[in-house]
Amino acid sequence: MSATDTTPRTGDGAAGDRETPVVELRNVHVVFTSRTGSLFRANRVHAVNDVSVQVRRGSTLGIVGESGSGKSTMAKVLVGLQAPTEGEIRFRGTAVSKYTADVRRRVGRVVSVVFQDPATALNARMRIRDALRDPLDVHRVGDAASREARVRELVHLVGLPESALDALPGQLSGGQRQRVAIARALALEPDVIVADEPTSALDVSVRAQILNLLADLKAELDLGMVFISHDIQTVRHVSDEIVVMQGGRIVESGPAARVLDDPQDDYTRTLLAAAPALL
Ligand SMILES: Nc1ncnc2c1ncn2[C@@H]1O[C@H](COP(=O)(O)OP(=O)(O)OP(=O)(O)O)[C@@H](O)[C@H]1O
Repeated sequence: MSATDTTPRTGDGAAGDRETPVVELRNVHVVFTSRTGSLFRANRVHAVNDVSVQVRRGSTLGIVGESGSGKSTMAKVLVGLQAPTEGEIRFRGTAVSKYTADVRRRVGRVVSVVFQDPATALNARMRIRDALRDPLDVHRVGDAASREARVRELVHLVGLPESALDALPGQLSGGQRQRVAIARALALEPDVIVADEPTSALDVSVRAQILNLLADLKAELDLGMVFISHDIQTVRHVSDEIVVMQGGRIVESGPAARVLDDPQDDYTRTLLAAAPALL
């Protein structure tokens, strides 16, 4: 397969290769054009502007920036839900140029996403057992018995009792629901999890538990992780590398300790000065 094939290699020998990034963005731009206000004037938003990042197994990339800085758009690019307007995206070293349903499905097995609000991410009428089995059914993983076994394994992995399998999302707490959303994201054994503000909708008291769970899962499963937050102190807690975004651009990047202890950019200093004390 050449480097320009449109189909990412998923589930083959490339999975064990730690040198090749699982996902890589090269000079990616995303421009949204909408016709709001005037019939004749298009509103153009450069949501992601010349961004390059790499995500590897066993490492957490923190993305920090204020509202509107392009973090969520970048998350969508990283999980194959948003095609770049310009630039290149590579999954396991292979450039993707066409976002066909098949490519999205295959990328979805390698890179999965946890959104901010588990209440909206989970179907309110679907019991937890079915919510966890759904991705296994969709991707036809194993037989009925092995899917049931995997569902039980997933609840244990995120620290929930098996009794949670019979519950509806509304019968669980916010923290428990986010654990279910994380379990669902892990169902297909991805290489990378993209967590977009995974603790912002939760009570302060359970935020640290979810951060610790993500850190434990990363270590236990050798996951690559992208952790997105507007709160630089939350990102500090979990990241190996950090990128700071402003207006769609990366204004600073590097090892977390360096970026946080010796920030080179004024905007990073502003974010640090504005951030509340650590958790
Ligand atoms: N589908 C879209 N159509 C038009 N503009 C969009 C679209 N999605 C995002 N934008 C715009 O792109 C810019 C970046 O938005 P994005 O949601 O990526 O930022 P963010 O840093 O994640 O902010 P927040 O934390 O508020 O979600 C914003 O100006 C936003 O209004």
